[in-house]
Amino acid sequence: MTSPIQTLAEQLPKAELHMHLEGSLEPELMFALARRNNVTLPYQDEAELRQAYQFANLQEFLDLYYAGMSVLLTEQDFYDLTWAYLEHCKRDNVTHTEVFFDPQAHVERNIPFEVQFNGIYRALCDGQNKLGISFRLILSFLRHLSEESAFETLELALPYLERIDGVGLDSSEKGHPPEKFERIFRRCRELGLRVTAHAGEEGPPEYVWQAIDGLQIDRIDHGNRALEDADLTAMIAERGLTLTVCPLSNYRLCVVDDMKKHPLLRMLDKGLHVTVNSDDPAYFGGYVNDNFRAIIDNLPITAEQVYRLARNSFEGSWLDDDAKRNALGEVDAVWQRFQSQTAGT
Ligand SMILES: Nc1ncnc2[nH]cnc12
Ligand SMILES: [Zn+2]
Repeated sequence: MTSPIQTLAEQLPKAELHMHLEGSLEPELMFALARRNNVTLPYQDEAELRQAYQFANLQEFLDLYYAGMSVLLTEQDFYDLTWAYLEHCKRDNVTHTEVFFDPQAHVERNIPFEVQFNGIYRALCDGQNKLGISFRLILSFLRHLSEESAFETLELALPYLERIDGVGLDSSEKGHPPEKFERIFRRCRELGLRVTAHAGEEGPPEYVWQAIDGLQIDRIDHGNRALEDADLTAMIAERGLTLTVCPLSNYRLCVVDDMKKHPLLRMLDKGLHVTVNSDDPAYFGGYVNDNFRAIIDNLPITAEQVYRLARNSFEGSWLDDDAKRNALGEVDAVWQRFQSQTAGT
């Protein structure tokens, strides 16, 4: 049974601000690409692969995530991956998406930057034209690799920077503090790129401070552990920095041990600009609407808070002002319709 509040969540237009394209590689597509490219996977079939998706922490997930990418070889593979994700956006009423890709993970496998970029970008343009989904593209640096590798990657990306909106920082957080990437982030900001970083997913509040003060990020990916530091939490709220929170990811990576203990409502209560995102939907049990369902089923969230989360997603996006205003108008219209429908009940 779908509750009225879940229906509201489904009907609201939403932006997704934290989604790794490689993390949207569903087992069915992984096997199809493996067959197309003559890649042997160490699993019998999709069911056996899904069985392996049990993670005690971020690193256990990342090991499978990087292994899964071995099937992505051609421009068409990157196109198909991106297009499949956009079809999920359409179903979920995600009308704007800001997606990460991990070029270093493919360049390491001898897949040229150009091949990755062209496939992804062509699909995103088709998504805009055929499905009406606007987008931003974020190049994410892998923090377990060196600063030098990040600079080499930026060099490869230079011819494409007109079509890349921002940079991010992902992969193994513990032991790889944001300060390691201050110079590359400064260079990216000088080039006019937006900047975001994963911080406080597994790493301590200190890493969130570093990401804000050192990397001067425009928003924070995850940020859960910021709550352990009251001064930090207050500063994030005061600055109005957006947090891209990923409930199902947090549960599946044991950042929270019970969805009923997820801090999303506490974050909202502290005035944080929280958004709901899927992170790696193929690995964590679902897309944006599945994440809304998880919080609606497990937390005492109100309809107004669901509306607030949808608003936050556009407010925290990198859309230009006009597009943002239009999107927010559409969110408000759905909310007003919901209120008038429920007023008499
Ligand atoms: N949740 C996550 N944290 C860090 N790096 C990632 N890369 C893909 N998903 C990630
Ligand atoms: Zn992520």
